[in-house]
Amino acid sequence: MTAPRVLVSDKLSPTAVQVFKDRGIDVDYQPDLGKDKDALLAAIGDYDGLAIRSATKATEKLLGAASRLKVIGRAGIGVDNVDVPAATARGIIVMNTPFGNSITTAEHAIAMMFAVARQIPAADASTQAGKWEKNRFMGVEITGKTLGIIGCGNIGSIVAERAIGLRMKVVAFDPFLSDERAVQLGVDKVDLDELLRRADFITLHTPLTDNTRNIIDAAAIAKMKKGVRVINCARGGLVVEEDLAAGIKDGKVAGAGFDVFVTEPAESSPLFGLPNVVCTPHLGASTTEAQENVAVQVAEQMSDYLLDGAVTNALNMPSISAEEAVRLTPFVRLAEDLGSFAGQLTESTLRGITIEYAGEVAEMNTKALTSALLAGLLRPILTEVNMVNAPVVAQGRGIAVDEVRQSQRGIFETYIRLTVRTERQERSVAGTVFSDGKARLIQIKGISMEASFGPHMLYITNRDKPGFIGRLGTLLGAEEVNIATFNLGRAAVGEEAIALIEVDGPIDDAVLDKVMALEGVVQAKRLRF
Ligand SMILES: NC(=O)c1ccc[n+]([C@@H]2O[C@H](COP(=O)([O-])OP(=O)(O)OC[C@H]3O[C@@H](n4cnc5c(N)ncnc54)[C@H](O)[C@@H]3O)[C@@H](O)[C@H]2O)c1
Ligand SMILES: O=C(O)CC[C@@H](O)C(=O)O
Repeated sequence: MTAPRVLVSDKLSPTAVQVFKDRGIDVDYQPDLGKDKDALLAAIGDYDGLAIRSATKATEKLLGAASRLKVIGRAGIGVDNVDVPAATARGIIVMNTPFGNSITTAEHAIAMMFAVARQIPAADASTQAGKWEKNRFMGVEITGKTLGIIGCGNIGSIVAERAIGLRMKVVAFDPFLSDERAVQLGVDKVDLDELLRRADFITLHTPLTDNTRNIIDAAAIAKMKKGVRVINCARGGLVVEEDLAAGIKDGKVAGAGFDVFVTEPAESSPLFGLPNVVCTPHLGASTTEAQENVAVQVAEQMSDYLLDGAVTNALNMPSISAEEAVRLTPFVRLAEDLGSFAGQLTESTLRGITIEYAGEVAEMNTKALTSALLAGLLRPILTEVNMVNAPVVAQGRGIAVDEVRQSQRGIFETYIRLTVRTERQERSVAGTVFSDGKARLIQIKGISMEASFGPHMLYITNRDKPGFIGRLGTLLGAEEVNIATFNLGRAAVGEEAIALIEVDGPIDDAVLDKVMALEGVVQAKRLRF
């Protein structure tokens, strides 16, 4: 067998290249190729593996030319530079290294906090310019101050531990932080408004999702303490840069430390040039140690896959043997969609879930199905959770997972039912795979219906009253929202009813607000599959 060929097209630690060589992989280290789109496009067809950081853009066009590519390995967390659906469509596994740079990034956030508290960069520039402006640079102590952490996952938790070591009080807002984990970390679990009200320093550590985009905007800033300092070492887009700049100009916000920007590379930003704003060019993960960790890890994972078929930290693939794949694949898709359905509707801390496998599906590889379901459930709230790490992530967050297998009951020969228990409620959703191989939802909260999963959906619960469907249809029509399918179900006459509507494009905030305002609507939510 000829050795698999791997191209390293970004700057990666030399140890990674050595790992590939030691494992018998034919490795080609071209650290600048990722920046030269045309040369990369011309070369990519010769490789089985592509190891990257963030400079290489694995676009649909590039993947289209990658005729023998089997795996892309991202030395780091974010895969914003990889078109994962396009890779999935071509059967290319995309792997990342979710933990290798967490400590380093947490340390950067802490460094930013100190830099902003004591205005170190400006004081440095002034001193080296020969000025001796002792009175200009009055700082604040961080001891005894309150740090508000938005997003208390891998990195946020490390920041919390470090901040507590620095004698700060820590309050955290994270819908997926369990009470037990909060106690273990020694943080006070609060809602966002309380965090904004109490914090002297605020640091963000969430992924960029529909729920976190612009989480710090003018309205959030208005709720903060005067003199607050804001740190973002997570993702550009979590903070509305214009609104924060306005807060700094009007004296409400005393400083900001930013490593990430809405547009990167950031050649300009409303924050640039403002007093006590400290910026770095996405350096969060840039330490020798972190780069060594992620590079070695990605080289080992890619070698394992190319040589032995073992899958670790894949974003788009459960660990399934080749023989099982044909029968299992439609049920993997169903499990992931059911999980995603529940995850997108979950707004409070998840306590536990029960998955019932009934009929034929109970005889399949339910481990892979449960992993797929958990990945779907957690993906709307966590960074880059995948089918391989989802069970570990769920366990780490204290989410109890019960599996029940049973012989077929009811009218469907086989089905999966997911019941999710949160702090506030219990919700169930069930689905099956029809003989056409396509997944269908068959029950939501005990209410029967039959609906496919579509890319853009609207989920509405309402009180069952005459005229509601007409008003909803008229509203969507007037807003030029084209309905593809319209599915209805209700518990009993006059009780709770559910509408699940597939539409032809994204639904914007204004339309959603109008749906919410319709008489009888209890909940309206956009869903993506
Ligand atoms: N600056 C850098 O170089 C750098 C390096 C590594 C990671 N990152 C970024 O840091 C961020 C955190 O990474 P991580 O590894 O800790 O991820 P993680 O998945 O371990 O943690 C993210 C946390 O955010 C929480 N969360 C999700 N939605 C939320 C919401 N609406 N409100 C509050 N909390 C919410 C989740 O429950 C989770 O605990 C990511 O955006 C990642 O891309 C940046
Ligand atoms: O490789 C980098 O420098 C980016 C690191 C970080 O944003 C990540 O997502 O891991």
